[in-house]
This record gives sequence, C-alpha cells and structure tokens, in this order.
Amino acid sequence: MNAAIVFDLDGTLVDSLGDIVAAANRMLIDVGHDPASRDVIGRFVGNGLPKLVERLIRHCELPMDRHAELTQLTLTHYTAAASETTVPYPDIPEALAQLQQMGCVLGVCTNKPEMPARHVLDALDLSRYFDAVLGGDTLKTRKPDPIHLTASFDALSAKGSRLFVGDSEVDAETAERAQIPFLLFTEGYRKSPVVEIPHTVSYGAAAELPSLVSRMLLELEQTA
Ligand SMILES: O=C(O)COP(=O)(O)O
Ligand SMILES: [Mg+2]
Repeated sequence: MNAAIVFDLDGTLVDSLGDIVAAANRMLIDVGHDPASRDVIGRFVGNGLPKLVERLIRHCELPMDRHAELTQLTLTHYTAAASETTVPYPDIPEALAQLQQMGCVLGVCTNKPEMPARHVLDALDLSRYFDAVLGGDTLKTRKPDPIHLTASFDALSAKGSRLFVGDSEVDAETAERAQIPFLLFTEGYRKSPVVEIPHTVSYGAAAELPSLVSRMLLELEQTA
C-alpha cells in the first residue's frame, strides 16, 4: 500500500490551544490590554497566526495599523514557548506508527507558521513520522487554498491514494476544493456541528484511525 496521508496539526495531531492562548495574551499584556479568554482566542484559530491577530485586534478594538507589529510580537512569544502545555491527542503516536507500518507516507499541512510547527513536532517526538511539513508561511498561500494541500502531497514520494485528516471548517473546505477524501476529527477546534462540516468520514479518537484508513483505502482502490 503506497498511500499518502496528510494531517492538519492544531486540533488534529496536537492540543495546542493553551500555548496559543498564552502567546496571544502575552502580546495583549505587552500592549497594555487585558488578556482575552481561552474561548475567545480559540474561536480565532484556524486561518493562521496573522488572521488570529487580525481577529484579536478587532475584538480588542486595537488599531489595525499595528497588525504586522503585533503579529510579529505574538510569533516571538509563541516561538519562545510553543510546547509548554501542548500535547499529542491520545494514541496519536501509536496511530502514526501503525499507519507507517501499513505503508502509508505521512505529511503535515498546517496554517501554523512552519518554524513553531516543526518545533512542536520535534518537542513532542512526532517529527520522525512525517516526510514533509508545510506551514502557513511556507508558500505564498495557505488553507483553504487547495494549493497548500496539494503541494503537501506533492512533497511526499507516494503514488497511491491520498487522504487528508483535519479538524476544522477550513480543513474541510480545503479538502473539498482539492477533491481529496477528508477524515474529520470531531474533538478538535471546529466551530460548527459535525453535520454542517463536509467530510468523508468522522472519528472521535485517534485509535480508530488505522482501521478507518485501511477501509477507506480499500474502497478507493476498488473504485479506481
Ligand atoms: O494556526 C492555525 O490557525 C491553525 O493551525 P492548523 O492549520 O494546524 O489547524
Ligand atoms: Mg486544525
């Protein structure tokens, strides 16, 4: 089986919200603003760090002409402490190892900037599973642009079927536009009900992934 599977990072492989919230709030405190709640900042995750900061500026009624400066400040805080509380979701390392044993080649396509994304994967001992990592600033474009996802697959040397695993509305839109079957993790950072997010299959625990994937790959081979 020479299939390629690309994973989203935040909310799919790792629960990283605590460190994202901490970095955003360090930036707010630096500029003399009160910190924002975890719920508020959580709603702003999904379209990359510049978008998160743009949404936070609007929410806190800060001047938008400071966007570039505040994005850089947040990135500096995040890069300095990206793996303080971040952990892989339960059974992720085991599921990734099993997928590799099945012959799948694995990659990451995240809107998180590439440097902290690689740092998080290294710190949590997950880098070894991935042959390619494309961050939100690796290309000139990012999810939901399907180019970000197709480039992530192209970076892997696998000729067989392609599957994308993610947790958000942004991931679902990306998969749909790239016409790649999509596995939706229901316990990440999605904002809408599962039924409203287009997906091929959904799952609630990483331990389900290897059997789900082999079933999907079998079906894809049969319809090819
Ligand atoms: O950084 C974000 O906004 C989301 O990152 P993700 O694409 O890994 O979910
Ligand atoms: Mg995500």
